[in-house]
Amino acid sequence: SQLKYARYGKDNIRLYKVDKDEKTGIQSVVEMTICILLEGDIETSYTQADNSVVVATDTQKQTCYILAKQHPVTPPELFASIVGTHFIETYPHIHAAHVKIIQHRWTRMSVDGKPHPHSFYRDGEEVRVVESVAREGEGISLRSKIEKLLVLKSTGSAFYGFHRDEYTQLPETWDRILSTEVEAGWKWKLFKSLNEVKAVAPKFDEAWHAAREITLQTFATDNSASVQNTMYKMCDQILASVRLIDAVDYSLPNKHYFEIDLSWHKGLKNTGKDATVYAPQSNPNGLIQCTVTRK
Ligand SMILES: O=c1[nH]c(=O)c2nn[nH]c2[nH]1
Repeated sequence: SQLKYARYGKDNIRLYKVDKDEKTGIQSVVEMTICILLEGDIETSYTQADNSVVVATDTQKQTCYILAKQHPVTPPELFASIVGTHFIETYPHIHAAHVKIIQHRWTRMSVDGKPHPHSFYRDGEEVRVVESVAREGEGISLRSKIEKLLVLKSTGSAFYGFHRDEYTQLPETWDRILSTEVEAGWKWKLFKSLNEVKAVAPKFDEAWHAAREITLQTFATDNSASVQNTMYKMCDQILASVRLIDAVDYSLPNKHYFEIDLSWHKGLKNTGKDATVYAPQSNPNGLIQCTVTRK
C-alpha cells in the first residue's frame, strides 16, 4: 500500500471575540467555527507510527485562540490567511494549511430605535464562509461564500418553453413561487503573501456586501425566466463589481411549492391564477449550479 492523500487537523473550533470600545462603551462581537487541516512531510505518522512529525490537533486549536487574541479576526479572509501562514512559516515540514472559517450572524439589536451597545440577535442561519489554502512557494488562495441565505418570492418567476417530449409531465407556468437557499462563492486572485492580503483587507467586506446585495436585489427584481438565467445575472453583476475576483459560482436548490387542487371539494378553485394555498416540498428539489468567469 501507499499513502495517496494525507491532511489532518482540528475541525469545529468554536471562537468568539469581543471588541470593547472604552470611549463609546460600544461592544462588538464575532463568532466563528473554524477548521484547520495541514499537509506536509507527515507520511511517516501514518505509515510508521512516527508521531514526531505531528503538530497535534490540540496544538492547532490552541494556536488558533492565541492568534485570535493577537490579531484581528475580521475580515475572515484576513484571519484565515494569518492562521494558514502561521503554520507554513512556523513548521518547516508543513507545506500547506487549509483554513475554513464559518462566521455566524450576531446582528446588533435596535432598542427604542437606537443600536444597542452590547446586545445582538441571530437573524437567520445564514453564514459567511471563507475557504483558504496557504501553500508554501505558491501563496494564499481564497474563496469567499454566502451560505444558507433562504429567500422566497411569491410571484415574478416563470418557467416555460422548456424541452417537451413523452417523458415531460411538468406544465408550463408564467407565474410561480420561487424559493432557494443561496450558496454563492467568489474566488479571489491568488495572493502571493499575507502582506498582499493585508493590503486589500477592506475589499473583503466590500465584496461580501456587494455579493449579498446583488443576490437579494436581483432575486427580487428579476422577472425570472429560470433559476439558471437569474443566477447568471447575479454572477455577471458581482464580477463587474469586484475587480479582484476571478470567478463567481452559485449552487441553488429549487425549493418547490406545489399547487393543491381542491376542486373535488364543492368545486373549490385553488389552481392556476386562483391558487393561494400551496404545499411546500422538502424534497425532491431542483439543484441548479454555475460558475461564471471573465471573458
Ligand atoms: O428554474 C427552473 N429550472 C429548471 O431547470 C427546472 N426544471 N424544472 N423546473 C425548473 N425550474
